[in-house]
This record gives sequence, structure tokens and C-alpha cells, in this order.
Amino acid sequence: MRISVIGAGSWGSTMAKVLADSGHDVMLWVREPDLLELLREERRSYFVKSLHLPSNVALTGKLNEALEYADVIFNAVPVQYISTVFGERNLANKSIVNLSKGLEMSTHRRPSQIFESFGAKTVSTLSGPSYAEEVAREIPTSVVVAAKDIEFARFVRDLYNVKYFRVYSNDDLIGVEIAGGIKNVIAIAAGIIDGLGGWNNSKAALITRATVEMARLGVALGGKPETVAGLAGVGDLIVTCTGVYSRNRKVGEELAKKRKIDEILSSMKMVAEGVATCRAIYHLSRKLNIELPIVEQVYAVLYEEKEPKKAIEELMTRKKKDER
Ligand SMILES: NC(=O)C1=CN([C@@H]2O[C@H](COP(=O)(O)OP(=O)(O)OC[C@H]3O[C@@H](n4cnc5c(N)ncnc54)[C@H](OP(=O)(O)O)[C@@H]3O)[C@@H](O)[C@H]2O)C=CC1
Ligand SMILES: O=C(CO)COP(=O)(O)O
Repeated sequence: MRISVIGAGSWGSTMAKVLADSGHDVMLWVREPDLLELLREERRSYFVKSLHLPSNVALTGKLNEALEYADVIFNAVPVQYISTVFGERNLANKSIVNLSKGLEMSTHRRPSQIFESFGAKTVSTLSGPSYAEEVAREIPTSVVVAAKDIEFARFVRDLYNVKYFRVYSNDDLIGVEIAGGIKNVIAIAAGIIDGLGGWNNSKAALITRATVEMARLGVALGGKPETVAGLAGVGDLIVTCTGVYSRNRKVGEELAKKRKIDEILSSMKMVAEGVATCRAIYHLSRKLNIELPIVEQVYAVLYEEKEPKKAIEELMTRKKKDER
């Protein structure tokens, strides 16, 4: 079948490979002309050095060409740019598989809500513990794809047909998207812990208490609590909070060295979705009157210049309470 992948960063180009390995004809849209040139010449990703594009991945710099090529469109454009990239396009006959994790900063919308507002026929989100660097090397990886219509989620699941990438289907689109958004914020906190000394006890507590915040926000928005125990929740928290590749975790490590966030971001070539998403989730939680203590402290470190050590101290000295 024909599939288009929009966005040729680490994850879009890796997904293009996995879908091509699954037997599909893939067209990959590359925004940057220099990157397109490089990909055409070398068939290797600028972002993920081990990634080689199979011959059934066609490349284009024209977004319209990619959108016309297929009715199933995979989005790997980072959340903050989805509206700009897709806003003017006709998505009426398109089924979207969103690959990005986060909430739009200005509107607090989840990726699927953005695509729905542009009139997409059906929308799903694929999420879970999946560093592009490892998927590109065909290291066994499991993820989940969620849609309101479980049949569409199963359809997307069954597009994958390779031994190294296993996809589960799920009908909790809200829960999966909220889990993916929050875990990027929590990964920043994990990086702070690493930067301050790599404290194992603190990291374990962070991951565990993050599940409470995921469930609280997810359920308040209509998601299912059990999604938190799945691949998009605990699975992705483990990989990003403990693994070596997470860009969000690296942001936290740099914050612990007292570097300013603007300086950190401008020195990075890749995207750290947790920074903008933290702002969106913070404001959304205040609007909904939901307590998310870790998100609030990451927000204060990112946007109010709070000392990371002070943020941890405030988390540790909150009012005593029952665990759940
Ligand atoms: N990397 C990973 O392992 C995984 C990433 N994800 C998610 O996938 C999404 C994409 O991340 P990833 O592929 O890693 O990104 P990268 O950090 O590898 O690359 C950045 C991407 O952002 C694009 N971009 C930058 N500025 C703009 C802009 N102004 N308008 C449109 N696009 C822009 C770049 O396009 P260009 O190169 O043309 O500038 C490039 O595709 C994120 O939501 C991330 O959380 C999910 C699972 C795994
Ligand atoms: O989402 C990811 C792995 O599942 C990648 O995380 P980072 O964006 O923090 O690198």
C-alpha cells in the first residue's frame, strides 16, 4: 500500500524505513532543501547515523506531492509545528497516524485534536518506548497505536509487518496522547536528577509518582487510568528517564548545570518536545484545577528560573499524604 510520512527528522525517517520494510511504498516529505539533497545522495539520515533508507522510500520536498501520494498519512512533524505545516491543506479524505508527542503550547490541544480540526477523516496516535536510534538498528521494540475507533487502530497496527517492531492497538486515544506528552516533561526532571548526581532512589520515585500525574490529567480529560500502566505510559517513562538517547532528559542534565533553557535549546539540533509541552500542561492543569506537582516544578525550573535543587526540596517537603 502507499503511505506518506511527513517530516524527516529522526522519527519520521525511521518510521519510513519500518513501513518500507513492512512492504509498503513510502513517500517521505523533507522540509529542509539541504537535508533533502543529503538524503537523496546518501540515503542515510542526518539525525540517526545508523539509518539507511530502503529503495522503496521515495523522497520529496513538496508537501502537496506527499499528501496526494497516499490516503494514509503518518505525521512526524513536532507538535508545535503541526498547525503551520498542515493548516492550509485539505485532509478530508486522509487517515492520519500521528507520531509526535506533546500538546500544542498556545491551545493545549493534543495532536489528534489538531488534525481533527483540519477535517482529517480518521486520526490515531502511535506512541511508546521507541528511540529512533534503536529502531533504526532493528532492535526489538514494542509500541501502541490508539484511535477512538478501535478498528482504525487495528488497521494501523496491521500495517506493520516486521519482526523488530511490534504494535499493539488501543482505543484510548486521549490517555495515550496525554501519557506521551507528560513523559517528555518527566524526562526533563529525570535529566535534572542525573545532572545533580544520578540518584537512583530519586529517579525511581520520580517515575512512580509521574504515573499518578499521568492518570490524574488523562482521566480528567476522558482517558482511561489503565493506559498509564501500558507502553505509552510506564513503558515510555522507563525508556526516556533511564535511557541514553532522550533529548528531553539531556535538557534536564544541562539545566542541572545551571545553563539557561534558551541557550540549551539553541545548542541542540533536535527537538525536545517536553519544554513547550510543559507550559501547555501546566496551564491546562491550572485551568482544570488539577494538581501536578512534578510538572509544576519542571515548569518553575524552565520558565521561572527556579534552582533545580530548590524544586526537588519543595517536592520532598509537600504536605504529607496517603500514597493514592
Ligand atoms: N526521535 C525519537 O526517537 C522519537 C521521537 N518521537 C517524536 O517524534 C516527533 C518528531 O521528533 P524527531 O523526529 O525526533 O525530531 P528531530 O529532533 O530528529 O528533528 C527535528 C524535526 O523537527 C522539524 N522541524 C524543525 N523546525 C520545524 C519547523 N519550523 N516546521 C516544521 N518542522 C520543523 C525538522 O524538520 P527539518 O529537518 O526539515 O528542519 C525535523 O523533522 C517528536 O514529537 C518526538 O517527540 C517519538 C518517538 C521516538
Ligand atoms: O519519545 C522518545 C522515545 O520513546 C524519545 O524521547 P526524546 O524526545 O526525549 O528523545
